[in-house]
Amino acid sequence: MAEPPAVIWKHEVQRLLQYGDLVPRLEEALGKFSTRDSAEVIQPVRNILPLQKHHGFLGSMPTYMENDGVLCTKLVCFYHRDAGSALPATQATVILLDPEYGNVKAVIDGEEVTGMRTAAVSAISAKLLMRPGAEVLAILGTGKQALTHYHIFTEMFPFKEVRVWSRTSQGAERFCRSVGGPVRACVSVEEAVRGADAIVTVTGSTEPVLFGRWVKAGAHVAAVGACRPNWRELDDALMKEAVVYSDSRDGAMQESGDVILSGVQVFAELGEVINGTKSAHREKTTVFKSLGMGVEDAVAAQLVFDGWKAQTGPPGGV
Ligand SMILES: NC(=O)C1=CN([C@@H]2O[C@H](COP(=O)(O)OP(=O)(O)OC[C@H]3O[C@@H](n4cnc5c(N)ncnc54)[C@H](O)[C@@H]3O)[C@@H](O)[C@H]2O)C=CC1
Ligand SMILES: O=C(O)C1=NCCCC1
Repeated sequence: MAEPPAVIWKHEVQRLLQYGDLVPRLEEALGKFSTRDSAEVIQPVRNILPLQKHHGFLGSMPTYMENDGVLCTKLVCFYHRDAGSALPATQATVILLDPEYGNVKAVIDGEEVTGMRTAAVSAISAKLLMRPGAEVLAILGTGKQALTHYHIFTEMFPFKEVRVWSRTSQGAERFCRSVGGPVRACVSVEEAVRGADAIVTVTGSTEPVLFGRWVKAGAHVAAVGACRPNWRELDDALMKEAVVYSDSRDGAMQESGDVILSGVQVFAELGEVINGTKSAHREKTTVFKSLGMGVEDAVAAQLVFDGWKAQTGPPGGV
């Protein structure tokens, strides 16, 4: 009979998951995903169930990595929230299973996993696509993803200036106080992004907030919000000017309003750049359209579970 599942909640995940371990695992996993080798990664585009009454969606994100023996699924609810709503915009739970027996090995809080793996993949996009010598980072949005993106981008790159914009000045100022590092609150998107070398969009917006006319030629944009086919964060001018990358081409074609409604093609998946089968156009304006993939949750969950096992010892051990 299988052991009961480990239940690993937020504080434990925060302690067990480190960007130093996560980033190389994600780079490897993105590369494996883009080979489309079914022994490496099987991961369909997430299945979406609308929660119409609540303006939300339930996404299920199963992934199997046969060669690595990792079977995982994430359940994520995400919502279009009105300004001032106290309800969370995203809630997630990650379930790790034994691929041979089919039992659940661990139930893991998905909030921290989602926050960290998404920011880590955006940072990988910047590592691959941002111009060398980038000095100015702008972050649009001041929620959970803004915080994880602030931490990893300032940890991985030596920006001289970080700017942040929120719909309300209180939101931007609260964010600046909470990070405790050098960051300037801006009153408009234009003020935040003019001259920026890297721009992260992490808003709950369904309309464009970032316009191409404000974006410096050669900037890198990591676009994380707007993960529904009729939601936007970026305008057509920016999408058409940029070389567009994504985590999953199929995901982008099905879920990204910025890709679908602008009519642009995804030039490459990040994994294809990692595998060397597509070029990194660092000299051009680049957009990384992030949708979020199950394989990213799977490698993060496996790292958390390995750390948890190492601290608790073998099942039934003395
Ligand atoms: N690509 C991926 O893998 C993932 C994407 N997401 C998406 O990223 C976005 C941010 O997620 P969280 O930080 O968890 O949400 P959050 O609710 O913590 O923060 C959202 C931020 O966007 C702002 N915002 C909301 N509506 C806006 C509007 N109409 N115009 C401008 N700003 C607006 C809010 O004031 C807040 O600062 C969401 O769209 C979410 O669905 C979330 C997780 C993973
Ligand atoms: O990958 C995820 O997790 C999410 N992606 C888009 C919307 C919210 C969660």
